Amino acid sequence: MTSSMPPPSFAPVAFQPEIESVLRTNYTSDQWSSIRSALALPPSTTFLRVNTLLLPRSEAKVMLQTYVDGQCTEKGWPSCPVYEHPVFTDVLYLQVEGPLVVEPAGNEVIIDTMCGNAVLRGADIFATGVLAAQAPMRKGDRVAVYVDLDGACLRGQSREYTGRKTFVGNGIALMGREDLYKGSAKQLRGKGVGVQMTSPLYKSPGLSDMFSRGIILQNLPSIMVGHALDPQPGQTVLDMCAAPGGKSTHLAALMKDQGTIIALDRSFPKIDRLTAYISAQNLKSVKAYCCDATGCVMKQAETDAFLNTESIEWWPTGSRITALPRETFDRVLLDGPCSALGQRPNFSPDITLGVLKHYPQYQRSLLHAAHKLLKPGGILVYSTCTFNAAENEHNVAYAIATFPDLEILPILPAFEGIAAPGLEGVPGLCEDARRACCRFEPGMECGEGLESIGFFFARFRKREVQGVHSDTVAHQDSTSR
Ligand SMILES: C[S@@+](CC[C@H](N)C(=O)[O-])C[C@H]1O[C@@H](n2cnc3c(N)ncnc32)[C@H](O)[C@@H]1O
Repeated sequence: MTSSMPPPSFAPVAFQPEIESVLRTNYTSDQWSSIRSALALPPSTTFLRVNTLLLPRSEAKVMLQTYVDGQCTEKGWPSCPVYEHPVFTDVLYLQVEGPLVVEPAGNEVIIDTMCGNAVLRGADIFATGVLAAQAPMRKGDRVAVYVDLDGACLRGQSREYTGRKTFVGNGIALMGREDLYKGSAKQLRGKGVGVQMTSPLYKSPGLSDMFSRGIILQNLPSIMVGHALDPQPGQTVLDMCAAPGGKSTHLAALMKDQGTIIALDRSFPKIDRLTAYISAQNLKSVKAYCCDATGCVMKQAETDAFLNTESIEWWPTGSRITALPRETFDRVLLDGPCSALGQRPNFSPDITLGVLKHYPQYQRSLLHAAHKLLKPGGILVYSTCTFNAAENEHNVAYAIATFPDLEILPILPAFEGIAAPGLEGVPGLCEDARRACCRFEPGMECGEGLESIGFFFARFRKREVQGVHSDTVAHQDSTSR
């Protein structure tokens, strides 16, 4: 390390022109350039959620501080304090410093952009993430780690990579080249951590080991979604798009593991992993099913037959199901598939215009199912991890216009000053509804001095009878402003 070098800088994220023209519509030039700059960097705060079923936050804080101190000593960093979030009683956080001045040391290791994103947030590199390792790389060597920005580096390449790349820090090889690759086809042989990051560009301790101790890495807006849904012990809750399970397990903790959480995902392998994740946390209330949530609604007669028993018999966890009973869920979470453009850092967004334009329609089909499954009086939270207005404010306006019994609920007082309101100028979104949206622009402060990913959510209630509740904003038709 040398102090004479200037700190490294990351170029603002560049989008294809046709994507940029869609995304920047609602922003001034300054806002758009600050979003692009923020997307190139990791958030400056790392948030962790405490599994309060397992331990109180005060105990988790002490345990985490001890672990972080150990990591700081190992890496030669000054101590990094762990803080309790002032509003959310299950949240701890630490501030991340960077980019630090680190000089590349040793032969190079090339990783892909996804792995690079994780390294900047404190991760080590699994063998599967090592795209190429300059020869000769032996176990114990110091290596300089670079991200292949164009996805053009050949797996297993042994010479220096001359394509576009960016340095993300130094590490120690825990495997040599011969442990990583085998044969002329350079098939991957190694398993487990391939490179341990010893001098990453960001002072961000690796915290994935804390999971087994009930301290879970989760971005603040994702944690706020659980609090926005406000599930109560004993309720019946639906998480329509649940894998990998960060929010389902949070809902279980908020419900003290009492009640039923039906967690769906369309992907069978993801349901397998989710089932393992739930049992690793010893949760009894979460039942995971493989199901396409777009059409998962029983007809009324089927619903009546299903519910007309003394106690509802859900299916064995892990099974494949096709439909759920109508108007049965006290709470519905729709944290569906989205363009994920709020994730940070994001070295090179590779989304196509076709895919970007497909999402809002797909999310609307999920909204239709959510509305049918929600009990009158029940609460729905709709969320995405993107800043794309078409998937956010436009879908909120769509929901308000399409479902006359669905009313958007105002922002919870505790969220004021943490979330920003929705974007202006969206047709069909009146001022009250815009203010009820919770938007997290990439790079914006979410509380004093805190920062997270780009995110969006809104809360709705299904009216029991037509009329306006005291704590809601007025329902509006699609022509109102
Ligand atoms: C943003 S992720 C959900 C993250 C999750 N809520 C959490 O907090 O861990 C979206 C998920 O939706 C799933 N998905 C996509 N289409 C779906 C559908 N039609 N029905 C159910 N799940 C779907 C994807 O497989 C993916 O796992």
